[in-house]
Amino acid sequence: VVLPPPCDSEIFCHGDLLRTIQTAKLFDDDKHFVDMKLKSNPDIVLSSFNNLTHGAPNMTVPPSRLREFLSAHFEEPGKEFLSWSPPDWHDKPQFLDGIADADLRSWAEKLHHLWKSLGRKISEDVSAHPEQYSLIFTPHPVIVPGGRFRELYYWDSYWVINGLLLSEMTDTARGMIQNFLYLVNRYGFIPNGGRVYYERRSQPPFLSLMVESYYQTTKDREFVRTALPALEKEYLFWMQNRSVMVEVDGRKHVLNHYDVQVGQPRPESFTDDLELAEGLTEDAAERLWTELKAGAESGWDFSSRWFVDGQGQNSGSLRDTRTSQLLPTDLNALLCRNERTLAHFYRTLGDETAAARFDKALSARLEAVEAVLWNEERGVWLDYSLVTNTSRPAFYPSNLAPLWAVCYSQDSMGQKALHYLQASGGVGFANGVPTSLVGSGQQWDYPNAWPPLQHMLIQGLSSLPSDEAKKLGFDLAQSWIRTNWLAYIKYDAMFEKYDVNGDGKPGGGGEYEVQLGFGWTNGVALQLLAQYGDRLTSNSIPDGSLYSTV
Ligand SMILES: OC[C@H]1O[C@H](O[C@H]2O[C@H](CO)[C@@H](O)[C@H](O)[C@H]2O)[C@H](O)[C@@H](O)[C@@H]1O
Repeated sequence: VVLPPPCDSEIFCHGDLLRTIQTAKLFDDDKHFVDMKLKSNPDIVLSSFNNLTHGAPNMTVPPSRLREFLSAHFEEPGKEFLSWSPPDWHDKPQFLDGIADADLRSWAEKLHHLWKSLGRKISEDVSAHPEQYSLIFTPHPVIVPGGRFRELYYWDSYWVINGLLLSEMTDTARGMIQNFLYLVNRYGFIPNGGRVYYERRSQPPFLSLMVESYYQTTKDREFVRTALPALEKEYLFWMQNRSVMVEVDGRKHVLNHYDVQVGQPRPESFTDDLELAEGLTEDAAERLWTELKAGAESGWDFSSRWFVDGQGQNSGSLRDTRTSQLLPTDLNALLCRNERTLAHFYRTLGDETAAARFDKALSARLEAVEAVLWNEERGVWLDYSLVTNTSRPAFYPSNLAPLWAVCYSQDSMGQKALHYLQASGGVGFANGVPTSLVGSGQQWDYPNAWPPLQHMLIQGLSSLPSDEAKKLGFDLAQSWIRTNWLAYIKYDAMFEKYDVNGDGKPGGGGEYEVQLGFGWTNGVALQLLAQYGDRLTSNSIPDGSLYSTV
């Protein structure tokens, strides 16, 4: 089977030009080239490239000639944006008043200011001449993550939007959601990010939850009414293209996985993917590249969580990435929340028939999650391997995602999951909960701690009725805020991820340098400061009495 390339562009997604420039390693980061703008029509650029390589021995062109070619035909990245400051930004949104600690309050004000530097408006020229850009046009301005991430990202935007809503920037938040609705209508789903090289894979589906956050703040039913057809379309995409049937104890269940049937190396990490596949057959290399893209679709790119070795076990290395062979707890918890939210939206608008359809989907999901992902012996939800037809026992914060999504039918499961977490070895760190307990060198592994995972865990714990769970939720919030704050004091920056060791240290590992900015980090910090602002302090360390490690 010949798989499609990441997109049709013969410059940004596949072909000799892309391969020649990327393998010449003219830039530190492969994303640099694919973010450059063409100065003229792609046909002109391609024909000039053909002239350059024509007659060159083995098509090798000296780096100096390639650089000349690039400066003749391309502009530096970032030229597609207009300077833009969100017009709905204003001083002193109300939530700041609820932050008791003076240092944290003044820091929160600075974080609130950061929306101005992360705001981007796309030039109309991108809409008039899309063939000259890798950037995908969206009609409304966006808040970007920051650093090398110059464009919108799908799941990051959920925490950004929640932060914007606290900052009372409802117009900016609505515009970002409208961009996603526009993308669903154009592609049938939401691409990983706002570049053509991301257009054949998605990211964790948070759009319905974005609309829910917006509705909770504004009570704008009309907005929900206009959004619903796209929300339903996106849900269908996941059910039609990312679902599998699994049989457990003689009963069949439908659950979801990440799966990207797109070949060739990721253009933005071209040489990483090429080098990783060295020595593999053509088929094995194509297979590996689909699985890496599925890893990117999960948002966890990359992690030992997706490694499946020759025996089907959870060991190996990046080359053993088999994302599509696993049924992830967090994706299924998220879809469970999507189903509940969609039922609620339809009911709010008086469409009982459609609401009942989603009630039914939710019941089927709950049954499937409990039959396949819930592990009674360990008292928690675990990813399920389609290779071995068994649960994967390793600790990840995502094991607790059904708690966050309230995707369980018996209260006792919540309490058991709390005890699992306390004994997991994941909450014994002063600076946040690590992504796993395995130091694979990948960025979604130990010792890195990521903002969205902290937030989901804390929300899940705070939703439980027990004081013990609420206290652990608060302690984790206190540790996380302290880590972010200490790193801010030291580096004058917010990072995309942090290290659970040391005092306020950015994370590392993976295929690019840690990035500053940073959209979801700021969104999560603002949410925790709003939720626990009366109790959080800039200098306290949780007592650790609830922590126990294995
Ligand atoms: O260029 C490598 C990869 O970078 C992105 O992934 C990471 O950053 C995203 C933006 O903050 C975030 O959503 C993701 O969870 C991170 O792992 C990108 O999303 C990948 O597709 C890309 O290959």
